[in-house]
Amino acid sequence: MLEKFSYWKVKSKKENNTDNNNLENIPKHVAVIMDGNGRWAKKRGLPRIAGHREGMNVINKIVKKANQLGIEVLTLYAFSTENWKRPKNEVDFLMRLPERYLSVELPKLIEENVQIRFMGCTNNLPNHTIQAIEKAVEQTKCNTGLILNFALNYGSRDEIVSAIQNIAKEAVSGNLDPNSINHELVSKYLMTEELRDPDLLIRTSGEIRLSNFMLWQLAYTEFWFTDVLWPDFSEEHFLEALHVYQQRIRRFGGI
Ligand SMILES: Cc1cc(N2CCCCCC2)n2ncc(-c3ccc(F)cc3)c2n1
Repeated sequence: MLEKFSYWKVKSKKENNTDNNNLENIPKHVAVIMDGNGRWAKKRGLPRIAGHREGMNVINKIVKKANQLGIEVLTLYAFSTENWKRPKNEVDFLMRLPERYLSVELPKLIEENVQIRFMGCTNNLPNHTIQAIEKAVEQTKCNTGLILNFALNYGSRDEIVSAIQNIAKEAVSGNLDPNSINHELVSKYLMTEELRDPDLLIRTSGEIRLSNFMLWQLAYTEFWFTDVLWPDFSEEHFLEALHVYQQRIRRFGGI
């Protein structure tokens, strides 16, 4: 079990043979905790928001590669319910990133048949943030390529509590037999109701914890942790994570 939580340094190119040809056992749903942006900036004597800006630029490379490889869902943890505790200037900056990203990338994402989704709580989000996201969701809802799922103002425990409350309301109103409550039903009441659970979770910056992210959905997910800070995360790092996943599935898949 320890092996599954061991760090993975990026191997040299020659050892990493996940590429556009080796599509066997590619994970269908990859979730990413994009961590290390503040530290990246601090190492360079820059303000934290410089790390977030640089981190946003990394997304395009990973989205393009994921779409090329035929990954079905890419979930990106962009802002947690705990992030409201950060300084106001940083939160205000972060709340402008969705519209900043979409104003540049949405036409290209539409062109690449990417479908944008959002999971999280719209309470507390500024209207300009909500409107930008809702417009992108609406304009890409018929796309059939990669599902790019942004987790924004998302917290897994809140998500689970909300699911339990809604299930209880249905049971109290007589619309739901408590004996019918099972894993499948609970999943349907979560924000990821139509999405398959992540096959691979990537977390950058060397932190080895889930930070209240998709706690129910990650029950059977392979975890890949790397010391690399998100702004330094590259296609090569992404391919390394996919390669490790392929090797694990090959080793453990048949047992
Ligand atoms: C709050 C926040 C922070 C944010 N960061 C940049 C990436 C590094 C991690 C944190 C900072 N990014 N990057 C993209 C979005 C986004 C969100 C929704 C959407 F529909 C389109 C883009 C974003 N949102």
